[in-house]
Amino acid sequence: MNRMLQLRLLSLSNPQVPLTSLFQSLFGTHGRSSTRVTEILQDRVGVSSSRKSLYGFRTFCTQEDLSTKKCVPCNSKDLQAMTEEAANELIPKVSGWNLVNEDGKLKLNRSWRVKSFTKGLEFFQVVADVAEAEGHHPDLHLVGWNNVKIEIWTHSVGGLTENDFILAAKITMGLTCNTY
Ligand SMILES: C[C@H](O)[C@H](O)[C@H]1CNC2=NC(N)=NC(=O)C2=N1
Repeated sequence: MNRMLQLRLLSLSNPQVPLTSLFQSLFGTHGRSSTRVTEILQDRVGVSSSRKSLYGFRTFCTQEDLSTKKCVPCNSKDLQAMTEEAANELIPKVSGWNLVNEDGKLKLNRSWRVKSFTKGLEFFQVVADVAEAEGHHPDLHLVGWNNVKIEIWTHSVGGLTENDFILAAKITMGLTCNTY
């Protein structure tokens, strides 16, 4: 069994044991500091910094989990913008993406430098395919021929919804196996 899965199961069954201790028992520290171990956990396992206990269990939601979810229609009547606190809870689960507040409007953004203008357009095509499949779309910027920036927010509510984090996770997964 995958050791990361073992770690999750061990943590669920031993919520009182610090996760870093479980991680070290499974993976060893290999000289890593406990700070580094915590960083790995937050990056790989999506462990929230504050212990969100549901019956004492840590809630796990990794980037992969978000990328398996489906965006809901943005014109859903009960869709509303999330608070900055909620957005700060989710941002660790979309590694590489930034949470920004532009004049009170929360957005996600991420920038890349691509090898050429045409690589930038190929990059956008991958992103467009993901967005079309989700019915949820980012704002795309290609500036100075090789600087790419993607901004994601839910226009219908003027802020962030879970759709935006799902799209960010799917875009990241969609781009992972390509180089631009
Ligand atoms: C009907 C539906 O609301 C619109 O077609 C979709 C399209 N894609 C969208 N994308 C984003 N980011 N925000 C929206 O509000 C939105 N609305």
